Amino acid sequence: MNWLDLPVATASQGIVQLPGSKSISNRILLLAALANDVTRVRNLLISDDTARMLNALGILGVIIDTIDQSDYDVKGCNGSFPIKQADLFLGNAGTAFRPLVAVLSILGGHYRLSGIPRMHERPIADLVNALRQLNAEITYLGNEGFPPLEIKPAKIQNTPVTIKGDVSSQFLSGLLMALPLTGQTSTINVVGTLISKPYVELTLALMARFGVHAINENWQSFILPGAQTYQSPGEIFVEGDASSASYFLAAGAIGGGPVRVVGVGTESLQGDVHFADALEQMGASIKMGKNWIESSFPGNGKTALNRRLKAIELDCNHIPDAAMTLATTALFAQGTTTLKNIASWRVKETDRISAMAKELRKLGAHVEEGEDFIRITPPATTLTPHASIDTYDDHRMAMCFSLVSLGVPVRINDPDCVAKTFPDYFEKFATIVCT
Ligand SMILES: O=C(O)C1=C[C@@H](OP(=O)(O)O)[C@@H](O)[C@H](O)C1
Ligand SMILES: C=C(OP(=O)(O)O)C(=O)O
Repeated sequence: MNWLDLPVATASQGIVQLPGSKSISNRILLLAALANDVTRVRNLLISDDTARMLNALGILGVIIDTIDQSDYDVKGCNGSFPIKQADLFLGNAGTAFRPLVAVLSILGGHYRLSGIPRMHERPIADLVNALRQLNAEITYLGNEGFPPLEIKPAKIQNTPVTIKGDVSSQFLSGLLMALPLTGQTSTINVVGTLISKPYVELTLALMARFGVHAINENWQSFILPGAQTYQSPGEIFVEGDASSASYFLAAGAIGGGPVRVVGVGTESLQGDVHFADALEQMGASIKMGKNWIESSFPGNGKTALNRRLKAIELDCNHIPDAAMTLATTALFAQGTTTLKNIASWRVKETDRISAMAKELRKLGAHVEEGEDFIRITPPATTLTPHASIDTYDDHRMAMCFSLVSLGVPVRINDPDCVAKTFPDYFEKFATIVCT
């Protein structure tokens, strides 16, 4: 196995230019591919998740030209893909898999969609059940309720559709992006709780940038007026990734800072910018501009025992990804931190509640876990040095645990898993820590 030994850092300081947002990149690629004309996409995230979407769109017959390192021209196919039969491999990219299932089911054609073994353990039944109400023909090729899937041509009936939103918001996001392709007015009714709402807001905001407007009726129903087609905005810029920002902002708070991230700020479309509010609650000082966020905690740093951050109890449903960063930040806080309403962690890249609990314990923390919460009390004395942290092929596990090096030396196993969303994460992290 590959690993990375991070030496202990005595302080944090610096400026980081963030890579493009994963959630925005994959939405824009799909919407641009369905639009009426060429869209120049600037600052696209270059990572495994976006490579999976780019590759899939290429197989579906979308012409995508590279202009520069992270700038692409996507030639829109005007509401349908040229290739009607294909096998698509989507790795572990939820933001590629779920929306493509919805779009391909509605457009018609014969497709097979698969991913890495973990993708085949991530549920998709709520989306398939919704699409089947429209008469879509979808078959499970492995376990019932999970990828891989086969989609066959079907005569889509436009009828109000009901969808559950308590396992993943990506199902609703996928349906919202797909239904305008019918050309008719559509109604989506959400049953039960909808989780991760800021990601649905992001979907609606980006659809609007491509000229398609939906009416959000108090998160219970969504109406998509008919006769709307995706229109290229000409050029569109992908803002920096707010979830990726969380590691640097946490480092600023733990190590003293200031650490500034550039690429997201007060004008961001992403819910994960609210991670900064949580850090502020923990006692960090946060400054924000239109396109940057800075965190600091003057006087903090040096050792894990210099714990001046405050423990918090927080409902993290609105920031499911950045909330993981709070779990390792909690190692540097006084008292017990509780992160609540995070059941979705269990069905992401790994069972994140269980993985997080197991690895935090290696550092001497006392951790309690429940179906939908995690409670972390740091050790009374120093964190255990030289722990060997397993990352479960989960980019966020690797990035979260890099923060431990602000207290003690730590080993990160399989560090390359960060390629899912942030291939040069550790190089950037090294520039803001003083060792
Ligand atoms: O729509 C999106 O871009 C995402 C939604 C969230 O998933 P859930 O809705 O499953 O919580 C988030 O965890 C994921 O990284 C990206
Ligand atoms: C849950 C995540 O990814 P996905 O888009 O595959 O759901 C994530 O990036 O934390």
